[in-house]
Amino acid sequence: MRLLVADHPLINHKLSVLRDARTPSAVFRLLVDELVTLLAYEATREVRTEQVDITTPVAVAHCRRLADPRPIVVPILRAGLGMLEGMTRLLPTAEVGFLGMKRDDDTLEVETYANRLPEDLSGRQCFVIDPMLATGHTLVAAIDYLLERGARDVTAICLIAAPEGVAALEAAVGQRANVTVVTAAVDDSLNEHAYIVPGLGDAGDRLYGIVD
Ligand SMILES: O=P(O)(O)OC[C@H]1O[C@H](OP(=O)(O)OP(=O)(O)O)[C@H](O)[C@@H]1O
Ligand SMILES: O=c1cc[nH]c(=O)[nH]1
Ligand SMILES: [Mg+2]
Repeated sequence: MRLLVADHPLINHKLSVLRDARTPSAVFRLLVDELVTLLAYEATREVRTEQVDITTPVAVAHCRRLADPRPIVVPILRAGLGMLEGMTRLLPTAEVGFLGMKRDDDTLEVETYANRLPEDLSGRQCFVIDPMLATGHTLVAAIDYLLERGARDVTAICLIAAPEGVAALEAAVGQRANVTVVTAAVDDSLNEHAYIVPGLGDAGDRLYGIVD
């Protein structure tokens, strides 16, 4: 498994505002959108392209364009939904599959309440988007769904990861596929409630308000 921490002054600045407990939801949503576009630029460095000849007003240019089959973007609801528009802005031809997953606050196990993915993902490049990689339970379960459907090339884009989650992901899926994690930061640890420290709190709640 590859871990890529995108260290860029603009990413670091936006992340500092995102972390601030005083940042209101509207600004938080805007920053998530901007951050994912910057991270997606790194994460798509190896997106498959093909040769194409384009006739400019002057001559034929030998160019490269995105190749088929199209990549698939998979936001993990709820919080991953806040990253979808920023991602598809960069990859407008990508298909979008959805996973609705919720971590149980007490057991930390993951419940999947929605699964809308193509049956066959063989040969597809998959980009999973979820702002927080904490214990890793959610991302491991999400990547398992993709591998069951034949995917072998998965990039997860997170805003903040915990070392515990990175290790859990490596142990669970690192050998079974070409998995890359792109994140803006790897934080210190998890607290007793498995929240990332210092983190930014509950990403879903900060994007959409508290529902439970
Ligand atoms: O690595 P883990 O320990 O599994 O935790 C990470 C998950 O927790 C958050 O979602 P949450 O379960 O709070 O659902 P939400 O997006 O609906 O708020 C986050 O968006 C991840 O999906
Ligand atoms: O810190 C955390 C951990 C899990 N989910 C979040 O939204 N934040
Ligand atoms: Mg949440």
